[in-house]
Amino acid sequence: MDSATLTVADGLAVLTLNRPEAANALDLALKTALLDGLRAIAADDTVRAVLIRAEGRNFCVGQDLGEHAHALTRSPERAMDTVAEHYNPLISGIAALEVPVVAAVQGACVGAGLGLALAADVVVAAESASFATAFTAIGLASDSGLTRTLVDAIGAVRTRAFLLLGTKISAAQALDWGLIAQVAADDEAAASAEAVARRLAAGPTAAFAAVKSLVAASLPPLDEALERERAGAVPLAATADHTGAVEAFLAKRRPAFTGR
Ligand SMILES: CCCCCCCCCCCCC/C=C/C(=O)SCCNC(=O)CCNC(=O)[C@H](O)C(C)(C)COP(=O)(O)OP(=O)(O)OC[C@H]1O[C@@H](n2cnc3c(N)ncnc32)[C@H](O)[C@@H]1OP(=O)(O)O
Repeated sequence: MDSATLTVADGLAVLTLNRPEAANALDLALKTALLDGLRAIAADDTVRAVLIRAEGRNFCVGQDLGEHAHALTRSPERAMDTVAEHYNPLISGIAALEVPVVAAVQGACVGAGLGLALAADVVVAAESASFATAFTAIGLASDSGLTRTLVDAIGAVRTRAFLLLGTKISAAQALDWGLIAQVAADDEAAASAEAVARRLAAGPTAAFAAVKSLVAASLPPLDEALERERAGAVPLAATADHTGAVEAFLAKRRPAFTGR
């Protein structure tokens, strides 16, 4: 079964995370399939809008921690190569699309899954969806531009608390914070998101491209290398707090942080 699927029809590209049995946790196969799908979208000039959606109860629970634990045992430094190899290219690739991108979110939208959803221009969430950063709970900081995305959307005060406290917020809270654009009843959300995407696919594509360019130009440029340096993603991956928290999660017990 493909970890992600892509369909293109009537100007709408639908990129689907298809690993519902693992809550769409991002393993190498899913990250690679998402990147392949994004490259196909970017190369298809018939695409006038994109819908990113997910099969199953949960949109995406972030990096697959089972795979990550295995990578950590080999090399903590190399374990975070996935940020440069997958996360950054996917986020910057989505941001570089000139056509509008809609994300349909249900269930848990966590960690890199939150980054993926917020890379879209319009997020439509089911009312029972929840949003969390999760990074500090496993001894990491956010990366791949997500810190900047959060500060731009909800401000530095809320971003700091959202990241430090690892708060899980509801779709209604996310809407109230200005993190997402729409909330729909659980049984209507998927159709609502698709309707928004289809409306955009039938709209003034050149005007939409100009809007996206103007909004992007209104934000200070993001230096991903600087973010990784500041966030210390690679040194964080080598801390006992990080490796211990990942082991604790997989063993379904609470982590004990020592600050090292
Ligand atoms: C290509 C990506 C593009 C976007 C990139 C954007 C950039 C973002 C920044 C990048 C930063 C650097 C890289 C790091 C990325 C990360 O994502 S780090 C964070 C990783 N995720 C987590 O830590 C979340 C862990 N999971 C949870 O906190 C909870 O499971 C939940 C999501 C809040 C749901 O809780 P609940 O509803 O109680 O369900 P659970 O029982 O906890 O889980 C159900 C089953 O799913 C399994 N599972 C959940 N999350 C993961 C996971 N991340 N990896 C592997 N498996 C997971 C969980 O173990 C349960 O399994 P079973 O026991 O078998 O049912």
